[in-house]
Amino acid sequence: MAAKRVVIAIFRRDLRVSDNPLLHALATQADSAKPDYFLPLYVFQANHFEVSGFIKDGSPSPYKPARSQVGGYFRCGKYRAEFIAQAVLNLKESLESLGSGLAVRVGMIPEVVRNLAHGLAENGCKVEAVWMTSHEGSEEKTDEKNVESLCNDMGAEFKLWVDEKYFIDDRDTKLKDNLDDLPEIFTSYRKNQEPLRPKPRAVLPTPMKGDLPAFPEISAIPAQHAPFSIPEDPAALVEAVLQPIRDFLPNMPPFPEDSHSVHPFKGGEGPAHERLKYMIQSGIAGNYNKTRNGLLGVDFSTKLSAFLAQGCLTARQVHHAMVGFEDGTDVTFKDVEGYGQGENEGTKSIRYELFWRDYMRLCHKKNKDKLFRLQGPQNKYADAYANENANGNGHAIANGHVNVNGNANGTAQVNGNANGTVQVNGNGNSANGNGETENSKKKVEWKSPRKETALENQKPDCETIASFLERFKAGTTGMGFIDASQRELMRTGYTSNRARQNVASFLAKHLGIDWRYGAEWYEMLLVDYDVSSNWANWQYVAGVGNDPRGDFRIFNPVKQAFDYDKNGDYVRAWVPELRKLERLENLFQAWTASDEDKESAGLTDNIMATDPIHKIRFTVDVKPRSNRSFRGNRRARKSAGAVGNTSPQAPETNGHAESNGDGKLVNGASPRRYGDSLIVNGSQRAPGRGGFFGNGGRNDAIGTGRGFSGGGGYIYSPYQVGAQGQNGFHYGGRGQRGGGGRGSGYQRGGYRGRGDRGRGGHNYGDHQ
Ligand SMILES: Cc1cc2nc3c(=O)[nH]c(=O)nc-3n(C[C@H](O)[C@H](O)[C@H](O)COP(=O)(O)OP(=O)(O)OC[C@H]3O[C@@H](n4cnc5c(N)ncnc54)[C@H](O)[C@@H]3O)c2cc1C
Repeated sequence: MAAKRVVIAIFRRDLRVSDNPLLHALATQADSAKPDYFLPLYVFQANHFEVSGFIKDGSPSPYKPARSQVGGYFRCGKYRAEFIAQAVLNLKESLESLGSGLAVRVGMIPEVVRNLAHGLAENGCKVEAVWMTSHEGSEEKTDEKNVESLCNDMGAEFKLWVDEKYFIDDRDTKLKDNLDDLPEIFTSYRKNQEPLRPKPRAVLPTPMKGDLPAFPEISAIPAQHAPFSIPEDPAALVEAVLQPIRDFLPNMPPFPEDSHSVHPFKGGEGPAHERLKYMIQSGIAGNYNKTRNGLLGVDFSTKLSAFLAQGCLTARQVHHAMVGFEDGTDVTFKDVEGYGQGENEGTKSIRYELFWRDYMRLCHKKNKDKLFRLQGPQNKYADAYANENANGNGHAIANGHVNVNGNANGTAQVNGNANGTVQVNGNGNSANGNGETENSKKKVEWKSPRKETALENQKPDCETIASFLERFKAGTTGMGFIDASQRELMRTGYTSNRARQNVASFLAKHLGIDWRYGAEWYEMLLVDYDVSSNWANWQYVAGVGNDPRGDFRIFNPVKQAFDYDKNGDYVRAWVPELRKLERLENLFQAWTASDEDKESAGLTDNIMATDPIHKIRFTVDVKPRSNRSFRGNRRARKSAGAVGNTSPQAPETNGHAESNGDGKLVNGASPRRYGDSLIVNGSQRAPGRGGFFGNGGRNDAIGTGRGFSGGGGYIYSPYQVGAQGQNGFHYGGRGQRGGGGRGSGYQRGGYRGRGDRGRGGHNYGDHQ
């Protein structure tokens, strides 16, 4: 008798039956072409999950623990593990309701497929083909290659399906395989592709019961290979996944009283569609642009990310559900405000975000493993180095802990993105304006907690950085907003996009620590972890990503807290030790509380209050409100001047600088094109990037005549206020004031720049 023909389909991040190209193809095949059996398969991969919970007899696991490369953290913590286990069970139920089933296994994909093929062969079945959907990621690609070569050995067909989970399918972007055409800046890409709304492909129909070929006889399917076994009972399966990681974080603080997760969702296609429907019915979608930056509350953003990450839902399903509401074609939404009135600002913004997601994946596809590289895909600090060698005049990007000793004399400037520990020192005169620099040939250094990877003479030393990192992870840095987010993440597996941006910026820019520790920490903890979205976002915020303007994005977590946690509810929710602090500035940085307030709040021995790992001087009442030029008030200057060196001659503001709201900085008498410029160099203009401020050049306000003002300055709060109509603003903040021709000194604590609000400032408006 001829062997029965079997097609195996490996599910990875496609945990759904609807809008599934692979199932659709199989269901619509001519009967004559259909295989005898169809075997859907999900593997809990030993390189991603801790799989020892599937061993019942106490044998050792044959696999290495699944740990991250830099920090050695679990690759998949309990929130995502549970979510995935639920989604797998949900998929199994859905397939069963279609008359099929799902084999669940543990191990590495190629070996599981080999074992299945051997066992099936012993039971009169021949694996005719193995299908899987292509995913980004080198591990995923390795699996694909290994399964393909296994198929070659077995004489089976291998079919790799295009991943269709994206908002706009690759086949419709016109980039095709030529990712060299992918713009480095998201906005440019989006503009290239607009209008977005007509672009997504149609959703594919869900197979009907009986459309799929039969599931093989259970007796014909070989059992899980030893020493593992797969529990039949769903609850036991979830327990097997969770058991080794149940206490994955020792010393986890108790769940704060009266706080709640904003991500209470179970994994699976069913819950994904419930959420999608609710999102439109409740008006979340229509108001998304107004509420998306909320920090506390389930409904402040869509909370679809985890479903999208595991493929429980596709982006085009989200799009089509919104189209049903916008066009008035889905009566489920007939009572919702805006029904039948076309795309509104809320639904449009959701499309933008889904397109961001696509973009992150395309960056990954283009840059491949460079996504995990410390210096980023462009290795741009090496470029800066080369550049600076070439002309010595100001392409230096000083980040983190590099001193750029620029020699600025009126026509030369050093533009640096300097954070707290950076100094940009003017070195006096230079005849030709090409500042020869002393240290500027250094590449950027990231601080490491490990001696093997730290640079010699790293400051602070490795032990200190290790302790900073521990406190960063535990949420005890003393920076209220950061600590709240880290604890929320640790306790729930979710934290908002606004908080993520601040956390990433804090680690990379304020602390200058190797950002990959943060990315891996997120990989472990995020319920919605997605390799492309996580790593590309981290690179982006760390300033080494695809977008070359990344250096200029520094979030001031105190300013951000004032803007987005207006009453301090978020910090109080997740950092209960601080709840008794009444003043917001104390809540956001406990060290600023008076001794008396510390005492009455019970914080006299709390390191968040007594020994914060980073301090930001921030005064509340100088927040610029209009896009007119303004002069930082005395208090502001005094306060800013007090940062760092408490220089009595806290520099004046940027004198005549003003922003006209149009991206122009008028600096002294000479107007300077600013909005998009990286370097404004005397009379030169160098187009570059938004988000940089300073560069008084020879016309700086206090008339040094030389040097630069704030060029390398610490950019305070380059934050997006797109919703309010600006592309961002920055304060001159605690920058450096280049000594320029005044000799060597620099004056930290700088000035509070004036008039810096306006459309031309920091260009982050398009992001998130
Ligand atoms: C450092 C950092 C790490 C991140 N890691 C991840 C990650 O591992 N997985 C992940 O899905 N998102 C990640 N994001 C993006 C974003 O924070 C989350 O997608 C969002 O917070 C999820 O909540 P939501 O579904 O309510 O989003 P919404 O605001 O409702 O957005 C709708 C959808 O758009 C997509 N989206 C929104 N913003 C982004 C973005 N910046 N990049 C990519 N997609 C976006 C998501 O799929 C999201 O579900 C990260 C962002 C940062 C700054």
